[in-house]
Amino acid sequence: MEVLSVRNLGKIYKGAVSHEALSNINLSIEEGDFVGIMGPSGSGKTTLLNMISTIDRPTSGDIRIGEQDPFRLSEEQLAMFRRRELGFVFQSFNLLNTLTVKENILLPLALDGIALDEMERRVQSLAEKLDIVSILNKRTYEISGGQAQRTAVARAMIHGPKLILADEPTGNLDSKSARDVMEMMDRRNKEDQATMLLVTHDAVAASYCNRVIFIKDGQLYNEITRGDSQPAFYQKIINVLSLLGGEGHEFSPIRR
Ligand SMILES: Nc1ncnc2c1ncn2[C@@H]1O[C@H](COP(=O)(O)OP(=O)(O)OP(=O)(O)O)[C@@H](O)[C@H]1O
Repeated sequence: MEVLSVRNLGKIYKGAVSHEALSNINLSIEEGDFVGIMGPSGSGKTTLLNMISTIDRPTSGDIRIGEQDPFRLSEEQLAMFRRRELGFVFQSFNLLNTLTVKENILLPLALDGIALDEMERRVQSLAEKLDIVSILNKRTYEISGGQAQRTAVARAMIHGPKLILADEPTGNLDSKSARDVMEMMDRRNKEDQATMLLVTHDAVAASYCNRVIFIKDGQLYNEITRGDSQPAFYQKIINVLSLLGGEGHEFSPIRR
């Protein structure tokens, strides 16, 4: 089943000098897909993610998430759509530091009047899968970056969204924590069929995806799919990045 369809998408930022950030982007994501988006700085990745997240509107073309064209919804319906159908993971975790880990994870359910025992069941199950059971009652300033991002992944998944969107999920993590987070996202994708789209500069993180789509100057440049071997896929990603150009430091084949 198709979860995301992007057709002939274009974005022009209007200003003193207008700028065409994206043109003619076509993209389809099926249920259970795990897709990475890579490209040099300024190529349009954030612009694309903002439109798929329904935070910004396209200038031309269509986006469908499930059966829905989110841009036909009223502001109120759109806010509800975003809360129920999408899950977000950010580079800077975006956890509320006045709440415990458990309370952060439960946030997306709290507004939906879900029974307490059902919330408890879901949080325990996800916490086990993401190896954060022992920190559920801690505050967010008492946990490590890797634990914070695994908490954010749990929060992004707890309501069973159609699509999980991640913006540089490993950008603030050391290499070991980054691998842990990506391994757990990979497992949630494989075992729970969670559909995920992530934007990353990190070739190691991208090598956990099933497909990586590259954009350059606002247009699709290339797409590669992972076979059985993650190391071989990583090497393929590095090869495309070297053809793609951009500054070497923008990508991180070797992480801290
Ligand atoms: N609000 C805006 N108004 C005008 N131009 C913008 C705006 N946002 C982004 N741009 C321009 O659109 C282009 C694409 O930007 P975008 O942020 O999507 O790139 P990116 O690939 O995410 O870059 P990075 O990897 O550095 O985050 C850039 O040339 C940028 O300067």
